[in-house]
Amino acid sequence: MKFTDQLWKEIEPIYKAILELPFITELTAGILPEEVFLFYLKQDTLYLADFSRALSLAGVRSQGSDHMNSFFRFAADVAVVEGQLHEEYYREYGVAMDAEKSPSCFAYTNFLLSTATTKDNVISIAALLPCFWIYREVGLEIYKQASKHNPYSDWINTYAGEDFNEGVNEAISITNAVAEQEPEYRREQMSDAFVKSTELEWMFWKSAYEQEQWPLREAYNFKG
Ligand SMILES: Cc1ncc(CO)c(N)n1
Repeated sequence: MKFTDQLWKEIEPIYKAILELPFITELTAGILPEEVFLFYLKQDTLYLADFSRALSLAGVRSQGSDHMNSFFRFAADVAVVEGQLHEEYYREYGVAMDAEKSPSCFAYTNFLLSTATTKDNVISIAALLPCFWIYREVGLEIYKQASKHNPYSDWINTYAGEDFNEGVNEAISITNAVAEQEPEYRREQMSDAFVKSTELEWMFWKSAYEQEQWPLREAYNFKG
């Protein structure tokens, strides 16, 4: 069994829980409130900037130019392709990107960046994989069931599309290639990082649906 098959087995219950989140079921049905989608989109803009940074760091720290080039390309694609998708929605809805990171977004991006800077690069690679893989699986699942006139179809098509799929396959194959060179204890650390990122994916969607705020802001009028 491939290392990544083992990884997916580990997170299967979390993946199922993601599919049951109201954010996902309502997005699929096209009835997710616009306000919630916009909250998500703004958080995701903030997320993607750091995701792109963490991908670049994985590139810098990779052995060999193949993996280096892949990570740099991922970093650039995230910034450009997904950035454009967000920009189009902001234009369509006539809103500005004016958010600060929610606690869950903060937790996720800090996990990726601290892993990318203080842990072995293979652990960082494993931490980055759910960002690709979960989105593809969720994207395909939503695509299969999505209502015809869905206001979020551009978002759905991006993650269910062939370009995204190719990047995901590449990230999976890199993870298997680097894991093969590692001792068992390191593969366990990779697995822990993979599970942690998947949990954070679940939290990210849940927190977007709830429009999560910093708990003390309103009571004390703090500025973040
Ligand atoms: C939170 C999150 N994870 C993964 C992706 C896919 O790039 C995304 N756009 N947002």
